Amino acid sequence: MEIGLPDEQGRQQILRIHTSKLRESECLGEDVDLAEVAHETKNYSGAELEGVVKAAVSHALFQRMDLKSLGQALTPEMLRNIKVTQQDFRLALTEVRSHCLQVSHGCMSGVSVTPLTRLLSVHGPHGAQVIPLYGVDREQAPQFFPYGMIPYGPAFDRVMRAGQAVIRMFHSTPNSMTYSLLLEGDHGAGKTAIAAMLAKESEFPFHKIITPKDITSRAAGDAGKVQLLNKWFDDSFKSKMSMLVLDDFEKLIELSHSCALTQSHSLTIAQSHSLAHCRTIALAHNQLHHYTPTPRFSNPSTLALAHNPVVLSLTPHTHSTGPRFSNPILQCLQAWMAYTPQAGHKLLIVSTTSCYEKLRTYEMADGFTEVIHVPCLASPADMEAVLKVVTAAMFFVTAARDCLDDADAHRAAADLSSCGEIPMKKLLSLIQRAQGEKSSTATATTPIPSPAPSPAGTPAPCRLTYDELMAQFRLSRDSVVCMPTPFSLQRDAAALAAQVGLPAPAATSTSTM
Ligand SMILES: Nc1ncnc2c1ncn2[C@@H]1O[C@H](COP(=O)(O)OP(=O)(O)OP(=O)(O)O)[C@@H](O)[C@H]1O
Repeated sequence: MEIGLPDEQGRQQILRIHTSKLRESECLGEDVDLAEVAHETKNYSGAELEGVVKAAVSHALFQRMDLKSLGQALTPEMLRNIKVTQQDFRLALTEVRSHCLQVSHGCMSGVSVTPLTRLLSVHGPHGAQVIPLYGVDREQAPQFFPYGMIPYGPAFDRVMRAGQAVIRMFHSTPNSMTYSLLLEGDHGAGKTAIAAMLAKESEFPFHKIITPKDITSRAAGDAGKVQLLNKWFDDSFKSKMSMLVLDDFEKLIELSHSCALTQSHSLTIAQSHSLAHCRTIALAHNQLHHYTPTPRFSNPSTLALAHNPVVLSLTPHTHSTGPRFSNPILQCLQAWMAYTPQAGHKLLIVSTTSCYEKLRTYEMADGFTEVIHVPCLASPADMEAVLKVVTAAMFFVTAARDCLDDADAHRAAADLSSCGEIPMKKLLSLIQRAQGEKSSTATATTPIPSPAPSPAGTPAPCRLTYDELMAQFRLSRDSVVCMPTPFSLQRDAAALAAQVGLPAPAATSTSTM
C-alpha cells in the first residue's frame, strides 16, 4: 500500500515532532512558526521535513557557535546559547541549490564524531537546502523567462486568461482529472515562457517542465525514453494536484517529415527541353529559387510565365515518404493524457508546439483537451510595450544609457509592425544584437560612459536609438535565406544551371519577417 505525502496539517505535526527536543531544551526560538514552514514545504515527505529541521539547526549552529568548539561534544551550556529561529528555517528552504543535499535519500554521510560534526558533514559549511523529491523546483520555471514576463497587450492577456481559467478550475473542482492544454504558435512566439509562467503561478504542489533535452540527455532508445516519461508521470501523481509541461511536443515524439526528390528530376528537364528554354528560364529567375516540376515545364503557358520572374513560383517536385516519429513515445503520452487518476488526484498537462498543423494532419493532437493559439507580436502597441520594457530590463545595469527612448520605441514599433508579425524571440534578439553592436563600437572607439543614470529630463548620452535597432532589423531580414527545402533546392538549382551553362546561382535573400 502506498502512503501518500503528508498534507499541510500533517507536515505541521511532523515538524512539531522533529522540533520537540529543541523545544524541550529551549533551543527553539519564539518566533518559529511551524505553520508557515508547513505551508512552504508542499510535497515534502516526513524524512525531508526532518532534513529541513536539521538544516535549520545547522544554520543556527554556524551563525551562533564559537567555531573553536568544533569537534567537541555539545554541552548544555553551549546549547543554551544557540536558538534556532524562523530565519534559520527560511535559509534551510531557500539557500542556493548548489549546496543542496537530498537528506532523505541516501546522502547521509557516515562521519559522526559528535552531533555537531555530523550535522556539518551532512549539511556542508553553508547549510543546505532540502529539495523534496516530489516537489517543486522553484528555480526551474523562471529560467524560461529570464527578462521577466512582459504582459505586452490583449493578445498576451487572452492566452494567460485561458490558462489561468483551467488552473482555477483545478483549484475549485474536487473531481479527479487529467486535463491537457496545447499551446501552439510560431517558433519563438513565447509558448514555453507562457507555460512556465502558468506553472509558476499555479501554486500546484508539484510542477515540472520537461524539454526534449531532458529526455535525450537521460535516456536512450524508445524504451528508455518511455520509461523516463512514465516515471515523471508517476511522480506527478504522488501529489494531489500536479502540472507537467511537455515542451516542444513534436520534438518529444521525434516528429519529422521526410521528402525525397524524384531522382531524375534535373535530367528530365535537360532531356525534354532545349538548352535555350532552360537558359531563358534560368535567366528569368536569375537564381532558380523554386523548383519546376517536369509536366509544367512542357506546358507553353508555363514557359510564358517563365519570362516574368515574379510570377513563376512552383511547388518542389518531391516524393513524400510521410511522417516519421516515435510511436512508443506518442502512445505513452497519449495514454497519460487519457488516464483517469485515482480519486482526488488531478494532473494538468501543458504542452507546446510550433507544428500544430502537422500534428493535426497526422491526428497526433487529438488527445489534447484544449488548444490555445499563442500569437506573435502583431500590433505596434504590443511591440512598443516590449521595446520599452525589455530594453530597460535586459540591460538593467546600464538601463539609463541602453533604453530606447519613448519616441524611438514608438517609431520603431510602427515600422517593425508594418513589416508583419514578429515572434517575441526575434524582437528580443534584435534588441540584444543592437545593444551588442553598440557596446562593441563604443569599446573600440571611446571608453563606455558611466552607467550612472542621467539627470531626469536630459537625454541619456548613449541610448539605443531607432536607427541602431532598425539597422539590425534590416540586417537580419536581408541575411535570412528563405529556402523551403534548402539542400535540395540549392543542389538542383546548381545542377540545372550547370546543364544550361550558367554559373551556380547564389541563394536568394527573402524576408521572413
Ligand atoms: N511575454 C514575454 N515576456 C518576456 N519575455 C518573453 C515573453 N514571451 C517570450 N519571451 C522570451 O522570448 C524567448 C522565446 O520564448 P519561448 O522559448 O517561450 O518561445 P517558444 O514559442 O516556446 O519557441 P519555440 O517554438 O522555438 O520553442 C524566450 O527567451 C522567452 O523568455
